[in-house]
Amino acid sequence: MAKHPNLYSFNDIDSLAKSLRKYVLQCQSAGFERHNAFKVAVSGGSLPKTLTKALLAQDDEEGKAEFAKWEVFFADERAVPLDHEDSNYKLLKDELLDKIPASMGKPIVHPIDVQYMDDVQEMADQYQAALMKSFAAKDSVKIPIFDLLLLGCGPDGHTCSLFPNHELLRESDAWVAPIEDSPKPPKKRITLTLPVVTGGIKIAFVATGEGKRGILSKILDTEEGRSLPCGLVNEGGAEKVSWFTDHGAVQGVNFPSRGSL
Ligand SMILES: O=C1O[C@H](COP(=O)(O)O)[C@@H](O)[C@H](O)[C@H]1O
Repeated sequence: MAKHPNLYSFNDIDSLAKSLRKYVLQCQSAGFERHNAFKVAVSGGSLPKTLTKALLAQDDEEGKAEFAKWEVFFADERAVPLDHEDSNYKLLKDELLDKIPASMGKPIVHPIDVQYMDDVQEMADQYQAALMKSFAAKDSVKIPIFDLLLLGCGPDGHTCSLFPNHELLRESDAWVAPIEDSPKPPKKRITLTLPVVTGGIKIAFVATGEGKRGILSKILDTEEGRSLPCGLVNEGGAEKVSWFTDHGAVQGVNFPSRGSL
């Protein structure tokens, strides 16, 4: 029987955040068992705000985020200074990292090396080298296997900085690739490639609001949507993929959804 992604849909962001918290903490426990660390890749866009709601909520029976054992990489990053309004690092820092109370520990965070701003190929290579170091990759290790990738879904079906019909979707060697013609500004970025994304132990999309409505039904219900970047992640990741959505985003979607984990 074919294995499919899981679609969860909630009344509002608060209930979504509660479930996302439970899910991330389960992934964290699995990561701790696997290598006594939690290696996670995080996107920019609307995700960090919801993630903060999920992770900085009061402790409950699910436990809490143990940030001191987290290693955070960026699923994609824009080639801008780290304090630039377009920086995914700045977004995560402002929304989450700076708000983590000292009692919860501080994660190791891997921003891009901004000295390579004018050479995004070199920036991507350096980021890949950082991944290699962290994942202690030997020659025989084909890809870094993240415990969890937390992804967004753009209104055109893009995820990370993998855009519809772009040649980067066919990249099969590099773990991190540069893009110099991003259809969404800024043009210059780096991104994890599809094999790294689909190779993760768990992959979660967070997509909320009416702005995502049309694209979700395209991705989840149509043949055409399967070739969009998010559709390709669904196909490659199958049952490892979970979509956390609200009712606004999935209205009109036929793909079967569940209301809890
Ligand atoms: O450009 C980007 O967009 C996507 C989607 O953003 P959203 O605001 O529609 O959630 C994001 O996941 C990615 O990290 C970012 O660089």
